[in-house]
Amino acid sequence: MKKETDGQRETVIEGKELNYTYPGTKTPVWEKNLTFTIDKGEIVGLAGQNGSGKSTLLRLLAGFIPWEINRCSGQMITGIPERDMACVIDRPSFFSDLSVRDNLRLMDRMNGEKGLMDEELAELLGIHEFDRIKASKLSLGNKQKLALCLAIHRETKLALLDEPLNGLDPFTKASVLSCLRKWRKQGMAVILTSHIPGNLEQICDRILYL
Ligand SMILES: Nc1ncnc2c1ncn2[C@@H]1O[C@H](COP(=O)(O)OP(=O)(O)OP(=O)(O)O)[C@@H](O)[C@H]1O
Repeated sequence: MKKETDGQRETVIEGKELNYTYPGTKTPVWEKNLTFTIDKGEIVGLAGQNGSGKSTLLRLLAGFIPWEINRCSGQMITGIPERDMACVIDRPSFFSDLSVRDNLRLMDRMNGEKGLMDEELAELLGIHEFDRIKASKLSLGNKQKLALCLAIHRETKLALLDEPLNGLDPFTKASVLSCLRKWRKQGMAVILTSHIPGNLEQICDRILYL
């Protein structure tokens, strides 16, 4: 793992000739190996048809898929520690039986004594309105909001977000987009997927097609 700086640009994560083959299958997920660089303060969209490998790429970058020599090819380079990477991939993850407030408190404690929760994000998404509700009882969109609040903290350097706008009403979607713009200004790099036409074009600096 190394960090690369190039004048003003600072590479957060890089893939070189990257590919993955799932257990039980013989062919790699992508036709061509992927080479890309994501810099600090960049929002990059992942686009492609169903099954093209968007979630797989996010799982690989997040380390959810173990790096096995016979399944993974190429190189993945990042200079940021795991704790500064936020992932909302596959199902939103939280403690279903705990209230929204207890989930938030627990995560804040797990982030260390400093308490790194982004209160501005929580306010913007209006998550405290549901403080007393069990996470399992939230609607899809509110689960998505809780997952974002739990994953992203004030020191996050790279956010990997699978369909973060999925299930959100237009008002909440606008709030999430405004958070993305705020984070970009603060130097966070974001990689996100979306199936909805126009979503990626609206917010992304670049789109990577799979
Ligand atoms: N656990 C798994 N085992 C074997 N094959 C898998 C597994 N998960 C995904 N795949 C296959 O890998 C390919 C890429 O899947 P992936 O979910 O990454 O695509 P995607 O672009 O995110 O799809 P979608 O747009 O439908 O969410 C598909 O052919 C899928 O069937």
